[in-house]
Amino acid sequence: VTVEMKSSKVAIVRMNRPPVNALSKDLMHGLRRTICDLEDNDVKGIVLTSSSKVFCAGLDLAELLNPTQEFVSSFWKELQGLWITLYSSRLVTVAAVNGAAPAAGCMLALSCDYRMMSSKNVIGMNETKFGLFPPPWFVELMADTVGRRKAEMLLLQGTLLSTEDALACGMIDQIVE
Ligand SMILES: CCCCC/C=C/C(=O)SCCNC(=O)CCNC(=O)[C@H](O)C(C)(C)COP(=O)(O)OP(=O)(O)OC[C@H]1O[C@@H](n2cnc3c(N)ncnc32)[C@H](O)[C@@H]1OP(=O)(O)O
Repeated sequence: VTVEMKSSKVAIVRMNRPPVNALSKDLMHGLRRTICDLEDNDVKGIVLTSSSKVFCAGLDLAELLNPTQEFVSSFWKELQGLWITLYSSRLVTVAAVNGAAPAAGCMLALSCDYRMMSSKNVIGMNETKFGLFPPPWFVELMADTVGRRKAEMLLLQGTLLSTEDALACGMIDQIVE
């Protein structure tokens, strides 16, 4: 994770785990630590973005291949900790979605106060496409953002929306080139 101060009050927080910013336990820990550190200083807002062409590919599936029970437990704790930290942060949080944001990548964006996204990208919770269902707090985030019925349809079908469709249903707030 890298931090660039745009002014004394606004920080650009970049996920920097090539190639796709898959959320490993370490990346989640680093993000949470970074947000907490910025909160402890006199910062007012952050822009969460990526240093590569993918915003975030979701959970690191490689780390979840044949894990031990202990690892799954600590991984999940880290994921929930990151969500709670970002969602409940005192900072103004903006997601600058500058690449694909599937699954937990979408969760990160929806946990922010405002979302801007570049065109020709995709965002959404596609877990059902590979036989999983997102945890209840992912579901609530989606329902809070786009409305319950729309969320049900998107989640059941595992839809990844284009930037334009995401704007149309309120999943993002602005298209930025
Ligand atoms: C138990 C219940 C859990 C429920 C909650 C689950 C939440 C999740 O987040 S699960 C993860 C869901 N993520 C996805 O479905 C995204 C999968 N990835 C993609 O669709 C694409 O990679 C992309 C659109 C994000 C980027 O496409 P592109 O730029 O074309 O890059 P590549 O597909 O060639 O990938 C490069 C490289 O990265 C590896 N990779 C991609 N995604 C992941 C991932 N989530 N975890 C780990 N590794 C990932 C991919 O395998 C390639 O690796 P190499 O082949 O070694 O280069």
